[in-house]
Amino acid sequence: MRDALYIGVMSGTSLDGIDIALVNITEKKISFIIGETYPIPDNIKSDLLTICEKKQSSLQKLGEIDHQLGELYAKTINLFIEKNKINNKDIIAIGCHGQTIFHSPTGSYPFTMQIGDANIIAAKTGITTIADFRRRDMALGGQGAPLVPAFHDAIFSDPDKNRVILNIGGISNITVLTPNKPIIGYDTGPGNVLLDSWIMANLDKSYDKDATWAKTGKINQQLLNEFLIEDYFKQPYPKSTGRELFNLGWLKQKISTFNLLPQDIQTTLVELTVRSTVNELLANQLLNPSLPYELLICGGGAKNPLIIERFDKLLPNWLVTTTDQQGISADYMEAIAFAWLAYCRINNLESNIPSVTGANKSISLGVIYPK
Ligand SMILES: Nc1ncnc2c1ncn2[C@@H]1O[C@H](COP(=O)(O)OP(=O)(O)OP(=O)(O)O)[C@@H](O)[C@H]1O
Ligand SMILES: CC(=O)N[C@H]1[C@@H]2OC[C@@H](O2)[C@@H](O)[C@@H]1O[C@H](C)C(=O)O
Repeated sequence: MRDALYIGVMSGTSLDGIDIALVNITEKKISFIIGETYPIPDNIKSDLLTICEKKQSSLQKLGEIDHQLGELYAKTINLFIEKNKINNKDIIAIGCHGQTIFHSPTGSYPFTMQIGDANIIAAKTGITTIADFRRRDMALGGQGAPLVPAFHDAIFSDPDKNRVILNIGGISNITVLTPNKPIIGYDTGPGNVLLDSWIMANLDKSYDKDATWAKTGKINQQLLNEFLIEDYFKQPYPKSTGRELFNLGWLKQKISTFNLLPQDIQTTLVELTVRSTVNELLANQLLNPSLPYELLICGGGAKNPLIIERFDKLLPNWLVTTTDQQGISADYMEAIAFAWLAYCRINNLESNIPSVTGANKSISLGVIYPK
């Protein structure tokens, strides 16, 4: 069968880099070929952080950063193509998520904003680009997120297992695949975003590599309870969230009445990431108790040994593992998923799941920007 090559590009809520994946996708098979991560220059990262967390920007600045990011995506894709000796004529399409700067799925006028002008990407790479994946789902009454559960279903569903795929990025989201039941998927709450913000505020490091700092602290149960009373955790799905809610301001307000060592707060934040998901899994009514339970973890959090250790401990009846063990890269899962979403759009295949996002019908997500 002929190769059908797609490129997926993801830069997520952590702002830790731009993930690019080359994927061969046919009706029968999805084969990940190669993935690379490229840095986001400090000036762009700090502008994005200000916009994402403080929600402040002039219209001029916003227009300019949309353009700057479009250029940055195009430049990194061209670098990726050159480095890996790919002929851009062999790529059918690029699926680029863009950078979420505001996600507000509830209220009278729900909206979600991903920037990084895809016109520029198509023009500068010479490759048809698909972007703006979330807004049509939202126009149909959906959350516009998470979108990756459809891809998880395409590759991980198993007639003999309860399988939950957990992506621990800046925000965590789960996909619950139970044989003969509707697919469920939603954001469970913070993944790494609070861990990254807290270590940055205290030790000026962008993240706690291998949980070295968190391992020196202790879980504080009262603080954990205080975290867990947040309304978001009680809301029923469909639901999605972001830095709009879970940010350093939220954390500072929660810890304001506590007098704890900073490392104890870091350890308690790890526990929040784990417990907020474990609570959902243990309460899930759709899981079939007569089938084995598997938790497949991906995203940057899959590399955090303390997170994995705590899931193992709190879910004794589950097989806890990473998606790498099941043959799909934990690092490039989302980039691969956006390559697949581009494939779906080019072939006009439905790619949202109404039981996940709450949209009133299935459609093919994304807008095509021709080369
Ligand atoms: N070795 C490690 N030890 C601990 N944490 C790690 C390690 N490697 C990565 N991480 C965490 O993973 C984060 C990046 O995760 P990822 O790339 O999945 O995020 P993202 O794509 O921005 O997220 P999202 O899914 O929210 O869009 C880093 O910011 C860091 O907190
Ligand atoms: C609005 C937005 O960008 N949401 C992201 C974010 O990062 C993780 C989680 O929150 C998920 O809802 C989503 O990303 C993945 C790619 C998704 O749509 O499945």
